[in-house]
Amino acid sequence: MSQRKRVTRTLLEKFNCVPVFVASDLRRKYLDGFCKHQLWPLFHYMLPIIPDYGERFDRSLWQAYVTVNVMFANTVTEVINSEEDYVWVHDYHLMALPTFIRRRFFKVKLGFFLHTPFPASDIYMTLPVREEILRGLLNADLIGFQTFDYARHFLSCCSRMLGIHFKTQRGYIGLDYFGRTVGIKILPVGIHMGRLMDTLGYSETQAKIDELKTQYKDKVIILGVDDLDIFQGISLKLLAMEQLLKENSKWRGKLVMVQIANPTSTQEVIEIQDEIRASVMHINAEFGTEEYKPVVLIEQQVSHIERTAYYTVSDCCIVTAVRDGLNLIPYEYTVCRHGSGSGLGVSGADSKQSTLIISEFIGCSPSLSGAIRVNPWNIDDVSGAMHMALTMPDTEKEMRHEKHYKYVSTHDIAHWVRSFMGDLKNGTKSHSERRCWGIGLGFRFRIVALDAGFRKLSLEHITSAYRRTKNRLILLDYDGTMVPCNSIDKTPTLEVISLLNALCADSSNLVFIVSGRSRDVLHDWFAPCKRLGLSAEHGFFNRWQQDQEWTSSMCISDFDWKEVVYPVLQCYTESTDGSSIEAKETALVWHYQDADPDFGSWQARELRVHLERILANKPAVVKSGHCIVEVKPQGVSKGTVAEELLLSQVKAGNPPDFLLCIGDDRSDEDMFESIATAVKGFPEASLADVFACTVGQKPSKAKYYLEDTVEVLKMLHEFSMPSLLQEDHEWRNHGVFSCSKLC
Ligand SMILES: O=P(O)(O)OC[C@H]1O[C@H](O[C@H]2O[C@H](CO)[C@@H](O)[C@H](O)[C@H]2O)[C@H](O)[C@@H](O)[C@@H]1O
Repeated sequence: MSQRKRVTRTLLEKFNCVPVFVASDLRRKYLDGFCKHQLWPLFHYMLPIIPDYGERFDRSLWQAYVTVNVMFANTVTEVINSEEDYVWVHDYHLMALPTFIRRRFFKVKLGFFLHTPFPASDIYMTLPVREEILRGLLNADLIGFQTFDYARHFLSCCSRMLGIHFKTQRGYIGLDYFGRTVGIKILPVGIHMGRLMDTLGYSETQAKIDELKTQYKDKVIILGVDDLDIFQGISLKLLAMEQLLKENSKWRGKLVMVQIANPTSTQEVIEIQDEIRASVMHINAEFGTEEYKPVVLIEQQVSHIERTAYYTVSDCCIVTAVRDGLNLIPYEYTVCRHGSGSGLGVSGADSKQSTLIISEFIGCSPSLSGAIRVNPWNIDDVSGAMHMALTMPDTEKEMRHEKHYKYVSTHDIAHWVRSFMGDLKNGTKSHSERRCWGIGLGFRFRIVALDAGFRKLSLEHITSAYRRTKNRLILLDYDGTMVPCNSIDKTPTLEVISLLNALCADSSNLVFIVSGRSRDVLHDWFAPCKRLGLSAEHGFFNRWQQDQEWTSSMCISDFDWKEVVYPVLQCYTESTDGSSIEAKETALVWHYQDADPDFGSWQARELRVHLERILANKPAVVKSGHCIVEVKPQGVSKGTVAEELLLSQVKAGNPPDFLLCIGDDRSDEDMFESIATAVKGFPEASLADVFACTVGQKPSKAKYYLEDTVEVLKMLHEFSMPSLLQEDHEWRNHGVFSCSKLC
């Protein structure tokens, strides 16, 4: 039997595992190349400015990364029961895997957990395949991070690079990604309590503990356990030890730092090793004697039993990593110090106590609130922390220990798995009922998931309804519906004007632009559209066609609230670079489209709360829209306009047999809602065909959606075809638009 077969069989029989075999050349490129030399340093916040420290981007290594991720996807495909099983992908080695799995199983229940840090967005954004990786992760249903900071960085990347913003609900964070909610989970990994307790109980462990107690009799031990890599900050720790001995002679001859440095395979190891060895020699020469070595450096792999014994006898454990995601050393130390009985340590303390000094930059730092947290770069700070830990009263050591032990023992690995899986199960509960289909090529692949009642508006369906009906009401939002939100020039294009004119030319149509824009702007923009109805400032002003007057059904004259609101908006504008105020006749709008996206949303949230507080007793409301916060009179909404237009037709005994209402933003949701209510309220109106349609896929009160403004125009073009052929020769003769351009 070949070695591969033997390994496969053993893994299956003993661990219920299926391996993925990666040939050595591919593995070198994938693991040593892309994972270790490109992703790993970058995810630890290191830019490859000097090629020796972090390799420059090499596309062939990325290709190897993708190949191996595909191999994992193939193996998963072979073993999975996609309807029942949950798939949980781990760590930065497999960030493209969710895309490949999702491609094959649209409804698979898929989680991902990142064990490393996730860097700040300005670091992450330097990665040439930044979007591919983000989109890969977003194909999971739940993405886990060790700390809030890492999650915050990821969310910031999604908002800056993909324009996807998170929402929070009842303590949970989620990102809307094409109809799916991708959950964000923040939970540091725990330790395996059972395994550690077993090791503590072994007689070999006790023998080693006894041996160490004899070896370090009457000494105080401060312990460091680190991998030998550039981020562990061992040299910084040694500098702090040197300073402590220099400034506090009482520790000379008494304090020993045992530093276990697990060998690793990175290129930089030799350089770090030389520095550490030189530092240890220097401290030992300066402060040591024949019998006393202040620093004991252990540079070989230490067994689990030995490490457990070292933890047990050490008075303090210190981690000074400059960046580290998953670091379980402080947790293991705490549990070993709790031990199974008395007689801990070599310095005579019998009670359960421990002291921890930990870097602010490691994943478990936020969860260990009783630890002395340090900035490892500040040598004074670290040496001061060592002194504090060693001189702390026993009662305080006990209290801090108790606090940590309670946390570590209840937040163990089993708790971590339960909690993650619980959220994954909850978040994927309705997967089977949803209608899903895949779109996008390569890494742009994603699933579009829709609730049972929500569907894409079929061009064929609506066009056939349009053709067979004779009395149509068409309500069109403007920004984000007729022109893309991100276009600089929002003036209607000739194509839009032409389409609107073609629709208005049909006497069976009543067409209205229902917008938040001011009446002056709408008047100027739509000057070529004589028969187009305009509804400005969310329906405050309405004009049925160009030769008629603007009217308002609102009897509102109290705009005093503007005097209170304006100074507040000014304040936010001054403090938010790129933001501006728009003063309309009836409303005030704070725009932040040109501000930093994160800061803008952050300020907008704050502004809303601020405004809602000061407007509590005023006749005005605060509404959010695409990059805007708007204050407008109470009772003014696009919903009211839609209802009024519909009602006026019903009252005239002319109820529409075709109703299309389309818009992209939150203000348009009011239209969808009031149409749904109105239709139910007028059964006599016999509205045969009602099409409430949102632009872009998102939770909506509309029943239908179209992807973008291009699809909206394409649909209007279909409607206007007969009119165009008959009546609008002028545009066609001037070649303003052609069929091929629109289709
Ligand atoms: O409710 P709508 O009809 O969609 O109108 C909402 C607002 O539209 C305008 O703002 C939009 O365009 C701005 C300039 O391009 C852009 O900065 C903003 O993000 C968009 O929302 C208008 O200026 C507002 O008064 C309307 O309320």
